[in-house]
Amino acid sequence: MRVAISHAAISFGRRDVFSHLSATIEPSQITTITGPSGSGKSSLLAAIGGYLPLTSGHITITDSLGRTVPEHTSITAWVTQGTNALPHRSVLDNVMMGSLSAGEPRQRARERAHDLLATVRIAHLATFRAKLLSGGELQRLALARALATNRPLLLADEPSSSLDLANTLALAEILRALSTTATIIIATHDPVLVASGDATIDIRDASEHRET
Ligand SMILES: Nc1ncnc2c1ncn2[C@@H]1O[C@H](COP(=O)(O)OP(=O)(O)OP(=O)(O)O)[C@@H](O)[C@H]1O
Repeated sequence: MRVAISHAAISFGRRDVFSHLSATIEPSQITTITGPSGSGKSSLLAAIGGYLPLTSGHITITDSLGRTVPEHTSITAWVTQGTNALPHRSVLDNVMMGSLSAGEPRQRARERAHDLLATVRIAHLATFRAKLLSGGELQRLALARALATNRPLLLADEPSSSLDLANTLALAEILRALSTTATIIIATHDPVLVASGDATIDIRDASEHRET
C-alpha cells in the first residue's frame, strides 16, 4: 500500500493541529511519524486509517496495482496500547478475535493465535485472562491481535511505550519481518523504533504549524 498525503490539515474546533502536510509513505516499508507531544502524530495516524476526517487536503492509498483504496478502515490493522483487550477473556481468545474477524475458520484462527503469541513472546500467557497482564504484555497482545487480522496496512501508536529495551528490540524485529508483506506506520517518540525504520516523517518538517 502506498499512502500519499497531500496538503492535509487537521483542526479541532479553533485549534489547528497542522496544515499543508504532504508526504508519501512507500509500500512494504516501516515509516515512523515523529514530532513533539501534541504535534498531531496520533491524529495523522487516525486520519490515514480513516478514523478521523481531515479538515482539508487528501490522503490517498493505492494498492500494488495502483488502484485507489476507497475505504481505509477495512485494510487497516490498528495496534492499540492494549487497553481495548477484553479483560475477562483469555489472551488466546483476544488474539483469535483478530483472525475470526478476518473470516478465518476457528481451528485455523486458534493455531495462528498460538503462533502469533509465540512471535510476540507471550505464549506462556495464552490461558491467562487479559486483565492479569502488565502494560507491556498488553501491548504485545495488541500487536498479536493486529497481526492476526492479516491486513496490509499496520498503524501503531507508541507501540513501545510500555516495553523495556529488550522487548522494543524484539518488536522492531517483528515489524521488520512483517514489513515484507505490510506497510507499517508508527507514531513514536522512541529513538530505537525510529532507527529501525526505513523512513521518518517529522510532522514539523512536513507541515505548517500554527500555535494557538
Ligand atoms: N478529539 C479531540 N478533540 C480536541 N482536541 C484533540 C482531539 N484529539 C486530539 N486533540 C488535540 O490535538 C493535538 C494533537 O494531538 P495528538 O494526540 O494527535 O498529538 P501527538 O503528537 O500524538 O501527541 P503525543 O505525542 O503527546 O501523543 C493535541 O493538542 C490534542 O490535545
